Amino acid sequence: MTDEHRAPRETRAGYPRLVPLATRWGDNDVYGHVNNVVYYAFFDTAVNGLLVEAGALDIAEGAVIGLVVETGCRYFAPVAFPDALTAGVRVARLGRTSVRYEIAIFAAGEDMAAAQGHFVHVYVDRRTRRPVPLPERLRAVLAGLARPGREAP
Ligand SMILES: CC(C)(COP(=O)(O)OP(=O)(O)OC[C@H]1O[C@@H](n2cnc3c(N)ncnc32)[C@H](O)[C@@H]1OP(=O)(O)O)[C@@H](O)C(=O)NCCC(=O)NCCSC(=O)c1cc(O)c2ccccc2c1O
Repeated sequence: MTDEHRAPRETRAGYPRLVPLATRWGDNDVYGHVNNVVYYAFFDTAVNGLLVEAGALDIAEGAVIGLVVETGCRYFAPVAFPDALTAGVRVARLGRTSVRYEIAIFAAGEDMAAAQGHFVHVYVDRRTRRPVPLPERLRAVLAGLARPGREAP
């Protein structure tokens, strides 16, 4: 793919929320860096952690749950345990039942993203697993996570 088709590498200023992320010994693979699949766990941890903290998501007993329907990531620079990382989180699209998150991973002291990606959650009824409108409290929290300088998604 040519450069013009690639999203630009992001900086911390592009994200309304910055969430600290610890690395663990087991995040490193045999090449001594955090393995690509671990970044997806970082995304889940950062997004769901801030939703739980904001009282917008009850993972254990809530009537609705978010299911991931799409995800992707680009990797620019390696990170490794024991780095102290930061995740930048923003909401790029807020639909009726779905939300698109964009997340970047920053190494300590670095302003350019080491990796950046996205995922889409579709909210479903916990029992039927069919899409349902985003609950009001969740929608209000997500609306506050627009890219800085942009209108609510
Ligand atoms: C999730 C599904 C039941 C959705 O069913 P369906 O595909 O029929 O939905 P619709 O076509 O009606 O669309 C609804 C809604 O989604 C948008 N959408 C769908 N696909 C995409 C896409 N690829 N990209 C963007 N948007 C998409 C569509 O536009 C509609 O949006 P509106 O906003 O306009 O309403 C069904 O797809 C399904 O069951 N899929 C399998 C899901 C799955 O197994 N995922 C992997 C495991 S889930 C997971 O990893 C996970 C992660 C977490 O972070 C969690 C956190 C907390 C709790 C649980 C978690 C969790 O399980």
